Amino acid sequence: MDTSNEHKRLDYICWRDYFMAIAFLAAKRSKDPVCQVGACIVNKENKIMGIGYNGMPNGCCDDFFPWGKNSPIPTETKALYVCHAEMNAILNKNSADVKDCTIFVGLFPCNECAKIIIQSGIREVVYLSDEKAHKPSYQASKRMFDAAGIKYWQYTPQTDKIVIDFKKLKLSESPSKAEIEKLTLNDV
Ligand SMILES: O=c1ccn([C@H]2C[C@H](O)[C@@H](COP(=O)(O)O)O2)c(=O)[nH]1
Ligand SMILES: [Zn+2]
Repeated sequence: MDTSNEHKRLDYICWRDYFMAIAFLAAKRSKDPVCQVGACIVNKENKIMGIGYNGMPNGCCDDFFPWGKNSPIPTETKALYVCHAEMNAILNKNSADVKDCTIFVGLFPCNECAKIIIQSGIREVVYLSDEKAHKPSYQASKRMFDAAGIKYWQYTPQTDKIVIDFKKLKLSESPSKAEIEKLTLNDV
């Protein structure tokens, strides 16, 4: 590795790792105790068009709506309320539409998200986990994507792990006032 600082860094992350990592960072915002999902929509110019994670709808307090799915009360189940990551990413878009875009998701989309993805004009789905592939609703997604000509494929990141260590980064924060004065005096 070149450590001279005279040439460009070579250990930067590639675009796909970057977008997938953003999807996972967004998932960190999820309050779901079991499954946190994030999604990042990107256009052909590698510009981010929308980000989302699974959460309760606006105005539906995270503390009062159910996060479980085993309650004897039929209405006390998260599935009735949670907005899925893909839907949130599409609705949060910062452009007129997401036509021809790619969506990066931590988890392969369910059938409800698949419908929304198709209708939004997204053409490609890049996912990391396919852990629910055995469930009919996820098989339905693949059936719909195949019929609609949406490309979908499981991503293998190039980087094993991406760490953001705020504590370590803080060590290189701007110098204190005393340090600045010392530096200035030494410069004169
Ligand atoms: O396409 C999907 C599928 C699921 N999710 C979210 C919805 C829920 O909050 C969890 C799934 O919880 P389980 O306990 O595993 O049923 O994942 C999503 O955002 N997008
Ligand atoms: Zn879904």
